[in-house]
Amino acid sequence: MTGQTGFARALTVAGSDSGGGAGIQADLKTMQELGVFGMSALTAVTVQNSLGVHGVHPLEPAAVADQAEAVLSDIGADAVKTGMLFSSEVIEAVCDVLERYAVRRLTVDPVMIAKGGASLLRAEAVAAMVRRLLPMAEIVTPNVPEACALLGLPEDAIRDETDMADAARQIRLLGPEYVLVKGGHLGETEAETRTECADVLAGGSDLLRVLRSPFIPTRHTHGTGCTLSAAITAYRARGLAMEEAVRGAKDFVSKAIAYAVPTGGGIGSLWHAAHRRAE
Ligand SMILES: Nc1ncnc2c1ncn2[C@@H]1O[C@H](COP(=O)(O)OP(=O)(O)O)[C@@H](O)[C@H]1O
Ligand SMILES: Cc1ncc(COP(=O)(O)OP(=O)(O)O)c(N)n1
Repeated sequence: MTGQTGFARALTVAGSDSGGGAGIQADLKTMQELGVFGMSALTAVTVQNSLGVHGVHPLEPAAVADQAEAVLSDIGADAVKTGMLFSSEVIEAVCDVLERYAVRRLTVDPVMIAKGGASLLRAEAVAAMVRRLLPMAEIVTPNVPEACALLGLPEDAIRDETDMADAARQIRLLGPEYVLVKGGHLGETEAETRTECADVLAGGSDLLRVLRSPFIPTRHTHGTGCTLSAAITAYRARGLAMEEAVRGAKDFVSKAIAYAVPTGGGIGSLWHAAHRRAE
């Protein structure tokens, strides 16, 4: 724990984004910016840039598990997050290791589909995620389509904040202590008139909070979900209470979106050092 080592440590189990905006790259940048020593267990190499995902090269489940084992058995982690896991075999292998090390501060970002539409989780793996991973999670952070998939609902079933709150409560019944349903995708078609981005946090005994932030009118939003979940993980590694960690993470991601960089010819990426300018 932080007290024993004098510094906070966090492990991310996720895929590599060669474009640098999402995945392992976003996670490690975020952890570093928040003063946490970041470590990684790579699940897949994606061939990715601002125009989309052009290839996915998954690692063997044992190679993923071995990386996590190497980190946890020697260095340790005050908090862990999962991102792109790709297959049910990788989910099973990762859960075995997390169980063996009794990881409690676990953020699960149930990454399924990249903004360009590429699949980062096989359809068959959703069941393993629900059965094995969600019950171990301290917090799970689905966006609206991911929340629908976890609940087996049609992809347009969540339309407003009331639906988001209902979904958050239902996902809690699958086992995680907290659920944050992210609203970045709601109202995408009304971007000209949109004023805010609201996420719904449910958990604890009977906590239900709508977290609002100003909508930032930019197309350069690659890596929002990874950055938010990595920031929650970093703040939990530092020992912040969950609501405080989520609020801090939303603030961090908002600043990173406000100063996003137009990398490439497509959807540009967040600027993870933005919080330094804004301070
Ligand atoms: N244009 C935007 N302006 C402000 N906040 C945003 C914007 N887009 C997304 N967010 C915020 O970024 C975080 C990630 O949300 P979302 O984009 O829905 O996740 P994902 O990347 O997993 O699809 C949420 O806190 C959401 O409210
Ligand atoms: C390797 C990898 N992991 C996760 C994602 C998805 O990241 P996210 O933060 O949800 O951002 P978008 O892809 O939605 O912009 C990814 N693209 N690559």
